[in-house]
Order: sequence, then C-alpha cells, then structure tokens
Amino acid sequence: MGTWHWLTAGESHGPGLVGIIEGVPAGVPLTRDMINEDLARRQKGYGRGGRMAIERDMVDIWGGVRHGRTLGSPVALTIQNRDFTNWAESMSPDPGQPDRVVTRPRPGHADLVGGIKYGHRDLRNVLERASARETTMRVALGAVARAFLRPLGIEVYGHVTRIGPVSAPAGEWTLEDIRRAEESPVRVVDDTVAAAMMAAIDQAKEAGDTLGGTFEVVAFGLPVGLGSYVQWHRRLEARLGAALLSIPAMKGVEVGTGFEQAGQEGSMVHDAIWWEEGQGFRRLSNRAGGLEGGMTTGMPLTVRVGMKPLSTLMSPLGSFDIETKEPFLAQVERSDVTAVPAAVVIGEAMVMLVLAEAILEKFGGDSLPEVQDRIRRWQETVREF
Ligand SMILES: Cc1cc2nc3c(=O)[nH]c(=O)nc-3n(C[C@H](O)[C@H](O)[C@H](O)COP(=O)(O)O)c2cc1C
Ligand SMILES: C=C(O[C@@H]1CC(C(=O)O)=C[C@@H](OP(=O)(O)O)[C@H]1O)C(=O)O
Repeated sequence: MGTWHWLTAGESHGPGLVGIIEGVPAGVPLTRDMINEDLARRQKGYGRGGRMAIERDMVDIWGGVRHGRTLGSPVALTIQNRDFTNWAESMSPDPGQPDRVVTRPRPGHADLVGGIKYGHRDLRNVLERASARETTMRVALGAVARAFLRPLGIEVYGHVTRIGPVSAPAGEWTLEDIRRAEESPVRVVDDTVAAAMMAAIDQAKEAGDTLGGTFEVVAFGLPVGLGSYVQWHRRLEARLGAALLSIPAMKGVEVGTGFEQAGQEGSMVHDAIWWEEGQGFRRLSNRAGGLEGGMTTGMPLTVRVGMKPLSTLMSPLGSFDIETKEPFLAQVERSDVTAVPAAVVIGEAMVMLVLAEAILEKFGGDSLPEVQDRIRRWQETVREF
C-alpha cells in the first residue's frame, strides 16, 4: 500500500463535508486562506443555481497543520453546509420518519439505479451523496496538493473551452493566459466568446434546459519521467483519466490534441525531438500534451474534459414515480443551468491529487526540503542525459 491516500465523506444537505489526506510531507506551507481561495473559485461561474447563493464555503483544519506548516501527519479538513439549517430535521442521523421523500427519479442522475442498487425507496438517500456537493471537499484536498506542488515549481490551472454550442478558439496557452480566465464569469481565456457563452446559458435557462461543455487543465513545471510504461495502472494518462472521469457528469477525457489525432497523419501529430548543449532534450511542439508512454515529457501536461448537460431539468423528460408507478413530469425547485466553470476547479484538484502522488512515488521524501533536493538532483541528471 502506498503512503498517499485521501477520502471524503458527507451528504449534500447534511451538516457538512469531511476529508482526510495522508502522505503530505512535513514542512509544506499551508493555511486556511490558501484552501479557501480554491473553494471560492469553485463557487464562481455564470449559470449556477440558487444553492451557490446560500453557501460560502470555508474550511476548518482539524489535524496535520501547525502554525502554517504541515506536520507530516494526516491533514483533516471539514467544511460546513450552510444549507443544512434548512434540512436539519430531514437529514438528522437520529431515528425518526423522513420527510421530503423523493420518489421521482430524474433521467441522467443517479436516483433510479442507486435506489434499485441500495434498496432505497427514498431516493434522497441516493442523491444526497451522488450530488456534486461532494466535490467541494475534493477541491479543498486538491488545494493541499497545490500547496505541496507550488514550492516544487509546479502550477496547475484550467479554463473553459466550450459551453453548449459556443466554443472558444483553440490555442497553446501560457500560465499567465490561463490565469487571466479567472476574470471571466465563464472562466474563458479568450473573452471575445464570453458574451456568446453567457447568452447561450440565458437561452437554456429560459427554455428550462441545461448545458454541458469542455474544459482544459494544464500542469506547468513538471519534471520528466512521472508515471511509467511498465504496468497498465502506472501509465499517468490512465490515472488522470480515471481521476477526471470520477467527477460527476464528466463523460470524456482527451490528452493533448486527443481525438483530433485519430484523423491525422503521424507526421502531423508527433512532436519532434531537439537537443542543445547545456539544455538537454526538449520538444518543438506539444501535441502529445506532455505525456509519452504514460510518462511526463517535461512539456506542459494538457488534458481536456467533456461534461454532459446537467440532468435536473426545469422542462423535464419523462419518468415514472417509483411508488405509484405513474408517469410524471417532474417539478423541480432549483438546479444549475451549467457548471462547466466550476468543473474546471474540480478538474484542477483531481489532476493535482494525481500529480502529487506521482511525485512522491518517483522522489519520495518525508519533508518538503527533502523532496525539493531530490527533484533538483534529478533535473541535473535529465539535463546531462
Ligand atoms: C459542479 C457541478 C455541479 C452540478 N450541479 C448539478 C445540478 O445542479 N443539477 C444536476 O442535476 N446535476 C448537477 N451536476 C451533475 C450531477 O451531479 C451528475 O450528473 C450525477 O451525479 C450523475 O452522475 P453522472 O452524470 O456522472 O452519471 C453537477 C456536477 C458538477 C460537477
Ligand atoms: C451544492 C453544490 O452543487 C449542487 C450539485 C447538484 C447535483 O445534483 O450534483 C445539485 C445542486 O444542489 P441542490 O440540489 O442543493 O440545489 C447543486 O447546487 C455545490 O457545487 O456545492
């Protein structure tokens, strides 16, 4: 068993969320503000519904950090659900009769299959945990991974590349370009398309519909040789793909130019190798997205993710009540129209959690200075290869 583990617990309308991450080296600068910054980023984005107006996500640190530095012990985090005050009775862990029972499964959500699988006749018992509320804690844990990666010179940020029918122009963006997307209400780098994206969201909202989209996450500053080709589960794209597809509503992952490569000739796709005295090897382009043979090449790692349109529809699709077996057209209280801008931050978190683990596998080390020293020596080895 490796030393890097993390888990989350908590329901969407319960008291809050809990997360534990183990394996973070000692001496990593980490504060609540650093985690809260990413939590606030996840809450932003045009197209979110009423729930985001209620929540103001803030973390509490219950273990693993003292005076702004990690101790090497498990880092334990909690985040309160402010909405719990409206659900305290319904979500009580104490014995009693449940109210606000859900018997009408939404097509596209976990409701029906989860109910059948676990024998829940109140589908709230399914949707409470299937909800993407849980990703709040993933972002908090991802911020811990960010705090570890940053002093190693590694930065991971993402941006929206499509919402519904509106695509952003393609480009190989720098870290500064991608950070600029933060100013945009739809988290897009080229803001000439932001207005069209927001108009598409307004139109979908008016029609009682929802929109999906795509986003890209890029990791800068990675050393050569994270991951491996020697066993299927050690290939880094396999681990990134699994991590990204574990986010609710994510249905596809591309590495580099991905699906486009399938229709192109090899000479158009592969990245030529270049060598220079004192610099060592590098690539003249990065269509591979920073991975070859399941290992990092040292170029920016680029993954693109496809998110489906959300399943809670104001103008619903057909479904049947599980008790009356009557068809119904669901009446819905609230839902997001799109959550692609928020999904970017969740995608960053998942990528960082995978990369931090891959760093520790390759370099090991119980303290940040130890890991830094090992990476410095490795970079010299790579330059001299
Ligand atoms: C940030 C975020 C917000 C979401 N908000 C909603 C929502 O408001 N309504 C909804 O039906 N689904 C929402 N979803 C998607 C559902 O959680 C997801 O579709 C559901 O868990 C079923 O899983 P699957 O789509 O992966 O099959 C959201 C997903 C994310 C990542
Ligand atoms: C709570 C969050 O997202 C929720 C994810 C979600 C779903 O079905 O996945 C449904 C909505 O929740 P509610 O049913 O309470 O309105 C979203 O707001 C969040 O992102 O923090």
